Amino acid sequence: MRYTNTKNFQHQQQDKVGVLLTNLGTPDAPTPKALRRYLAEFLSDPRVVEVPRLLWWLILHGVILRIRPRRSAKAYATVFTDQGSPLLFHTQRQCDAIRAQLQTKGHQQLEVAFAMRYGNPSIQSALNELFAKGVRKLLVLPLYPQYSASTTASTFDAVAKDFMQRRWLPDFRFVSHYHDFPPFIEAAAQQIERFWQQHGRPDKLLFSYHGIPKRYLLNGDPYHCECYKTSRLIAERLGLTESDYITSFQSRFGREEWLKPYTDETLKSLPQQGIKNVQVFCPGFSADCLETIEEIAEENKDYFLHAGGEHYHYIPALNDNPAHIDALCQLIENNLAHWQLEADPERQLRARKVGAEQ
Ligand SMILES: C=CC1=C(C)c2cc3[nH]c(cc4nc(cc5[nH]c(cc1n2)c(C)c5CCC(=O)O)C(CCC(=O)O)=C4C)c(C)c3C=C
Ligand SMILES: [Fe+2]
Ligand SMILES: [Fe+2]
Repeated sequence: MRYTNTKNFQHQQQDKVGVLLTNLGTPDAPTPKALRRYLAEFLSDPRVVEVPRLLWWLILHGVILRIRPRRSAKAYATVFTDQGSPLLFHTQRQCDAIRAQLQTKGHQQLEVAFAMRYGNPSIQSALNELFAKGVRKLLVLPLYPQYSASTTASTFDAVAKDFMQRRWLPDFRFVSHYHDFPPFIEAAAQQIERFWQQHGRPDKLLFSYHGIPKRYLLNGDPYHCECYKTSRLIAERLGLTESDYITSFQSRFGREEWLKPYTDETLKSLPQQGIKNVQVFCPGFSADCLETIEEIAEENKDYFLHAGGEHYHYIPALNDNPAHIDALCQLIENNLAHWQLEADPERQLRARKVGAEQ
């Protein structure tokens, strides 16, 4: 059959509103086998690696997937806990906290779920569940504050691919970024201030973002600009001057030039300039993961200390801390706008009554 049919249609059934939170995804286990499966899916995405397909297929299957799974598995083994992958359990907690807060705010009819762009739980499986519960209006919120084609647009592609196979499509909204959303900036600033209360202020605050190839920026990807704006807004909120902070880019992959300055090179060069006390915050990662725990809190700490640095601290990601959950709930409510009223008959009645009284 060409299209997936919707089996639960009933007349007069109330449309439900669904919110799907997504993040990048993570291997099922820190083993070469699981890494091979995960990296094959991730790195086959043309949004992630923009290289002619045939050439890339040969490099990916001939070289990368023979070497990288073993190396990456070792790195993942250092961050997996008995609760599994940090990215997965933080996203699960964010989802639970957002659902609880939205219910407390009276959005009883709302269904909230999460999915991963690569690996599990897949976007398709989460959409199956939401539609089976009667969701007919869908908001997708990728947990990437800054837009990039390699992450945000790739998530859109995965949702669109799923929709192409369905008979009955929902009303649909998609949050493409929230890099300058005031409650998000406030949550980041509060996280940093809380850290300062315990550890004091550094000589330099480094905002480190995941990199992308410079070519993507030159071809029009707004990611670089959005990262700089997030840094500036957090810095302004904290009352910092331009010399108090730096924006840099981490996690290079492959040989071509990526966005600069590179985080590792920046950290290696700071002690020579007399900057011996740094703190690093990663405003592009809504949850701690391999890239923040292993790469920033561990690997880059070693670079800085070996280059003569004295104090290095990683400020944890926003994860499920209350100000972050508040910010995401506000973002969701703004984007649901009148949908929620329509979906909840009691709220709709109350709203009409208030309207009539005015
Ligand atoms: C190959 C190119 C890559 C691009 C472009 C890229 C962009 C990008 N990625 C994130 C967020 C995350 N990436 C993570 C891991 C990761 N990223 C790449 C490659 C690219 N990312 C690889 C190969 C890996 C896997 C780890 C490894 O083998 O080194 C993660 C962590 C996931 C986890 O399980 O913990 C995140 C998060 C962003 C935001 C981004 C562009 C803006
Ligand atoms: Fe990445
Ligand atoms: Fe990395």
